[in-house]
Amino acid sequence: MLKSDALTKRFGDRTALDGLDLEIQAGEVYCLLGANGAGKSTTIKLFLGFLKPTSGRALVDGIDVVLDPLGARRRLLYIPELVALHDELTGFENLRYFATLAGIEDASPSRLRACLADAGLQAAAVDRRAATYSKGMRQKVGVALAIAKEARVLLLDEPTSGLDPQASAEFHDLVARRRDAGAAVLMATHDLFRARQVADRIGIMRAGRLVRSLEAGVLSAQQLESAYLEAMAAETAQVA
Ligand SMILES: Nc1ncnc2c1ncn2[C@@H]1O[C@H](COP(=O)(O)OP(=O)(O)OP(=O)(O)O)[C@@H](O)[C@H]1O
Repeated sequence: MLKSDALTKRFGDRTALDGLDLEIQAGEVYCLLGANGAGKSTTIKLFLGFLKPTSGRALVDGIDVVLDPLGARRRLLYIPELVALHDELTGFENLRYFATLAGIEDASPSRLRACLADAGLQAAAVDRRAATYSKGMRQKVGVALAIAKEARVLLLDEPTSGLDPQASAEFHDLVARRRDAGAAVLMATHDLFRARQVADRIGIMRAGRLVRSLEAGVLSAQQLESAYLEAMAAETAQVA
């Protein structure tokens, strides 16, 4: 569902992403871990078509993002660190607005309200202005859009940073439900604990390269932390 072939991005003489080969199937969650500047957001922006690769290809459901950006984007839903809502609109009005922009066919009020409920937004909040929303509530509107769009691919860039543990757990449950509904999910995160819980596979990036790819199911929390720290220590050794 998501595939990259030798995907590379340079900014001047800085290589942000170096020859990434990645494949994520429908019904799979892949978490990308790595220090600040490792290339996680660059990877996501290349799949979104926000950046153009220097070389290599990013494919969404077999569609080359550079050749058919709109076709690729129709299948995607992107949730950034903070979902940007129009503060003067309610949660429902925001969802209706974004659903219209996304060209969603069935954007009837009853369906959109059902999507907000599925995403766990409290009924009392649905018709309240987004200015009053917590970060967790904003992220739920993003998930509601994914549900309404029946997005086959979710690209999540640190979607739970700054969320309290309960809101983070709720968000990861929603991600798991999208996965169980058949979505392919690529999530950049710094949260090793949640990554291990929600991911099927975990990739560790360092300086633009995918240096480890691990099956999450067979790893203890301690093994994942050790693998991560080893990857980071190798970087420190290289730099020193
Ligand atoms: N638009 C840009 N122009 C120049 N350099 C950039 C640009 N975007 C990213 N970079 C560089 O590319 C590298 C990878 O950045 P990226 O944002 O992908 O890292 P990241 O793993 O997402 O980090 P973080 O955890 O801080 O979000 C960094 O060295 C960064 O400075």
